[in-house]
Amino acid sequence: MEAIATTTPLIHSRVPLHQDTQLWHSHAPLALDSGELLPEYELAWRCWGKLNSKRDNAVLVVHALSGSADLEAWWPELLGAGKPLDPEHDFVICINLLGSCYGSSGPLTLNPYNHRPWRSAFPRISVRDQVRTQSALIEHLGIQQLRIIGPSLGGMIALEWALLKPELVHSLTLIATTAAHSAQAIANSECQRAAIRLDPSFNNGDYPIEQQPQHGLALARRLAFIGYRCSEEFSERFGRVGGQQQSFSVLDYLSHQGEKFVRRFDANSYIRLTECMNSHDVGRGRGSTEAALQTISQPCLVLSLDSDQLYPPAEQQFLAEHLPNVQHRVIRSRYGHDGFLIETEAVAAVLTPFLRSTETHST
Ligand SMILES: CC(=O)SCCNC(=O)CCNC(=O)[C@H](O)C(C)(C)COP(=O)(O)OP(=O)(O)OC[C@H]1O[C@@H](n2cnc3c(N)ncnc32)[C@H](O)[C@@H]1OP(=O)(O)O
Ligand SMILES: N[C@@H](CCO)C(=O)O
Repeated sequence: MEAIATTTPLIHSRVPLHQDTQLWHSHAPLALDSGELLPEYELAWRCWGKLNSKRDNAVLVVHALSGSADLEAWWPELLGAGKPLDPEHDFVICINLLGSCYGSSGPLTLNPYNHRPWRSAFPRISVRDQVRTQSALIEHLGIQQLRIIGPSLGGMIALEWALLKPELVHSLTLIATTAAHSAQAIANSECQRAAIRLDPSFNNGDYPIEQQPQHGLALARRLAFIGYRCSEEFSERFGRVGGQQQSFSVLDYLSHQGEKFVRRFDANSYIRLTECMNSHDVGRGRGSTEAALQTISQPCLVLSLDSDQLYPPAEQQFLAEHLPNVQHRVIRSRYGHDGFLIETEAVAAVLTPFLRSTETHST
């Protein structure tokens, strides 16, 4: 094996990171579920509030597919004084996922073996690998107890936290998520990755950083967006009305979402993180999905959006049937899966009492 450089990677993000973003560098190699070894890695993270002397007032929010550590940008209604995540009370932390493109190690950062961006050579990562990296940072910070909140992919990672590091997990809030990535979700995400691969600019993932396969990535986002929202909303909002650019207004809307996404996300990261979701099955190597869930004794709040087509309420009902210590709430929403980002008042109404009831600290 060649000597490994320990310089800070030069390329972190397609958009500027918030000035308060911190970078933590692990020099310990990470053995990945794929069998590959990540020689070292960095995690970008942000925090709000103060860790108390017992180090037990931490709340970890794990973001979804295209999120970042900048929780105040993507869930502003939930974070702040008097809100469910209250920095005057809690130490709130959010970590950019490994393989993403908002500061943590991923396809845009430098491969320490050759000092060039990893691009397609960045290894495949599993949901369990995400927990291994996050828990290394949490242990580095000396945190003793965590209440974990995860929407979507974040909820998958939260579940694995409880299975891999139960001693650190005090409670879980699992939003619009699932115990195992379904056949339908796997099929949908493969079509999205195929859209990227079919773009001639993709070049097997080794495109110049400034010339990513924008048509393929935009199409992947358009395909994904159909599953993030729902039929009722699309009918009410767009109906069959003609668009300004295309024959139907709904098509203009999807194109707009695709074009916006290309400006902020990276195609190789998209591939690695959607593959990461495919790895998710809490039952893998543990007898069965049901058996794994039954070992999670911490208090769990499971939240569903009734119009979620991606992780339909039946999948959270399954969680509720097999988690031993659980409350299950269903939020009525016309916004589908993305309702977790939009129905913030309804999320807050359920989240606040649950978080307060599972506090371990006195101040
Ligand atoms: C949770 C995590 O971990 S992080 C990742 C979360 N963030 C994202 O997913 C970012 C992508 N954004 C979104 O998905 C959405 O904006 C949400 C979910 C955050 C909010 O949803 P909504 O408030 O319903 O926004 P909506 O879906 O209507 O999108 C509005 C955009 O569509 C555009 N739009 C609306 N109708 C049309 C139309 N007919 N034609 C073209 N564009 C249209 C608007 O102009 C607006 O554009 P802008 O965002 O550039 O200002
Ligand atoms: N809009 C969300 C949906 C995935 O859960 C995202 O882009 O991360």
